[in-house]
Amino acid sequence: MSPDLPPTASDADPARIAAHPRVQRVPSRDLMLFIQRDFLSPTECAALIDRIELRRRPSTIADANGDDVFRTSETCDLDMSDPFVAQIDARLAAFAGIDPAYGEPIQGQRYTVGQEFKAHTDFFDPHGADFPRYCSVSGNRTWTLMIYLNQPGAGGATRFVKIGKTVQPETGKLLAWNNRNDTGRCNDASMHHGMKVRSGVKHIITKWYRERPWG
Ligand SMILES: O=C(O)CCC(=O)C(=O)O
Ligand SMILES: [Fe+2]
Repeated sequence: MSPDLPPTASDADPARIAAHPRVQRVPSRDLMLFIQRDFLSPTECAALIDRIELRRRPSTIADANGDDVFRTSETCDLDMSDPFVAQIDARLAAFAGIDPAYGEPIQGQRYTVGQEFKAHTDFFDPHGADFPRYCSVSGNRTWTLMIYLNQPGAGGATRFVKIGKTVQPETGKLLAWNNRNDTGRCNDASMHHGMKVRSGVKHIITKWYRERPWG
């Protein structure tokens, strides 16, 4: 496939991801998780942080669980018509090898000291009350791509609690994981915790792909 043309596949090809330069696969039988440092430059990260600062709102969760402090960060829906955001979206799709049409709009997340996103999965619970609302059109989430835009003073790691792997935030570092297991079902081993920031502010972007085109 030409690197200049957007991918047309509905799902990622892990071999293609693994073949990108500097990509590391986290050793685990239970979860397909890749890391690439320096996916974005510090300048690109700073430009995204500026946009997140301008449009942030309190973060939400699906399937309310009675815990008011489950996700205490702020969220920003990035403007996908902004050419700068659009070219980052195209690079994410090219990295995953997924047709950009399957992607949700990129979100930014911002955590100040003490804020976190407790252990959760990114897929929607097929038996949860909110499943029809979030998934009837585009299906469930498939892959998550997430990029740390900065390194907070302390804290803010992402802990994959079921496989015992903790990833430290570093400016420009990309994580990519499959939210499904080998049989294509929702994978509980993808559960992860955006841990409390202890000093400074943490910014990330998240990109979720769906089973069917986003709409
Ligand atoms: O902040 C993190 O490290 C994780 C964020 C996350 O899991 C999410 O936004 O779904
Ligand atoms: Fe998550």
